[in-house]
Amino acid sequence: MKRLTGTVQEISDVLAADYAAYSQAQNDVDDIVSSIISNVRANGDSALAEYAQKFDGMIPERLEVSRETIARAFDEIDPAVLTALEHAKANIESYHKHQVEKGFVDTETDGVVRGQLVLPIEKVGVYVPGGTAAYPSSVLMNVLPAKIAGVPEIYMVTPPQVNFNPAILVAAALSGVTKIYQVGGAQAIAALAYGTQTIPKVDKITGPGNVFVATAKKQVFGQVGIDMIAGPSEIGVIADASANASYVAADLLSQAEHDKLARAILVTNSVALADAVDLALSEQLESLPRKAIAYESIVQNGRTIVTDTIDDMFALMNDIAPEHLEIAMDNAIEYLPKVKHAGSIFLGHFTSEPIGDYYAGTNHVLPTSGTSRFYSALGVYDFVKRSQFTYYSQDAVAKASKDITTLAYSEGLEGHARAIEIRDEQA
Ligand SMILES: NC(=O)c1ccc[n+]([C@@H]2O[C@H](COP(=O)([O-])OP(=O)(O)OC[C@H]3O[C@@H](n4cnc5c(N)ncnc54)[C@H](O)[C@@H]3O)[C@@H](O)[C@H]2O)c1
Ligand SMILES: N[C@H](CO)Cc1c[nH]c[nH+]1
Ligand SMILES: [Zn+2]
Repeated sequence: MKRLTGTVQEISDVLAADYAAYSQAQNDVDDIVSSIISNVRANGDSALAEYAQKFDGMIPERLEVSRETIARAFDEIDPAVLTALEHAKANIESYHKHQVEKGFVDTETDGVVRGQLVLPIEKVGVYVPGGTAAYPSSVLMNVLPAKIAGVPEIYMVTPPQVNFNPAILVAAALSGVTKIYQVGGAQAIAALAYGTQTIPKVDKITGPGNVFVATAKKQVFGQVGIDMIAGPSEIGVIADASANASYVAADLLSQAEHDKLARAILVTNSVALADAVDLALSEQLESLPRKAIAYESIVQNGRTIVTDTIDDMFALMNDIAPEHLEIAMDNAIEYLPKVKHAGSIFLGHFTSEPIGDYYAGTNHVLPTSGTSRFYSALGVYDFVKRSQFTYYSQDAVAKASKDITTLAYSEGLEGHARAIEIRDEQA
């Protein structure tokens, strides 16, 4: 991996330049995506067929996956995969149940009731990636929190396949998807945002995807809600001399193999570890089935940062704000307070990132490209919204009217003042 050394400021400047170059390359993607969205808005299902042919090499016979196809998937699925999906489902549910938020009612002031309702979003569209790999785990990660939140209509979209990996369809049925449509990429996001003849317009779109999917979600935000920017995967590893170089290399590759645009970054205070990880990366890459993708990711976007102190390691990693952060150090939990920005944190030499991708129950739909500074992991909270409510008795209005009208007049909004006065006069 390309190695960066120097002061925190010098390394930070190089990372900023890297990021600027990456963003520049995104301009083309922005244009492609906006033209796809316009075409889907104008032409609905026929635009979806055009893009299916162009990007996925096939036009599905029907957009909606039939009940028969889903039922057949239960016959076809490897029983070991079904069992593992069921275990993962139980872990995801038990973790996400902690996120359920209750409303409240406040009656502390005489004649006044104030409160907040927590209401599920009605129609949600979930994106499940399927370009170069199948992601049944992402079905569970999207849908189970939505179910726990009480979302009544959940529409899943995923790129068309000649033969679906049965685990995708089984995961959808196990977790309670309403309908599945075979459409991927930016066109799927546009279809969910605007609706087509077949696909319903939803209120919010969640889920991860490649750069086209992530850009499309950014562009339709406002027309619909979105969860976050969950684009090409990223892993940041903070490791000291206590780390096992082979483990670190394996974890970096676990995310590099997702996408040639994936980013794997090691920050260490040990030159010996950095050298050993580089060696382990070359060895492990040789036999990796997705070597071509992982190699491009590591060569283009991989970085090894060597710095002096533990505080510098955390300062630089906070600057990067990675999707996943591993702390490969003895007593890793003691360093948790040093983390300011990361989507999901993995502590210690044995907590490899794929534990979170598949099994621990924490969510793997996570913010990328530095957006963990302001976005969180997908959760039950993404599938609800809050409505406030207020009740004032006639007496309570009388008591408050002076303050309210004073503020209204101070804003030059006499109509507001009159709406209070008209009630106060009658008290
Ligand atoms: N951040 C997260 O939480 C998270 C979680 C899981 C996966 N991921 C990421 O999801 C992505 C999965 O990517 P994928 O490609 O396998 O599947 P995908 O479903 O995201 O994308 C495939 C679709 O991209 C579109 N596409 C491909 N090339 C195109 C082009 N040149 N122009 C326009 N559209 C094009 C096609 O419509 C295709 O169906 C990876 O980047 C992975 O890292 C992220
Ligand atoms: N690492 C991905 C999130 O960036 C999630 C995933 C699903 N399957 C395997 N990995
Ligand atoms: Zn992964």
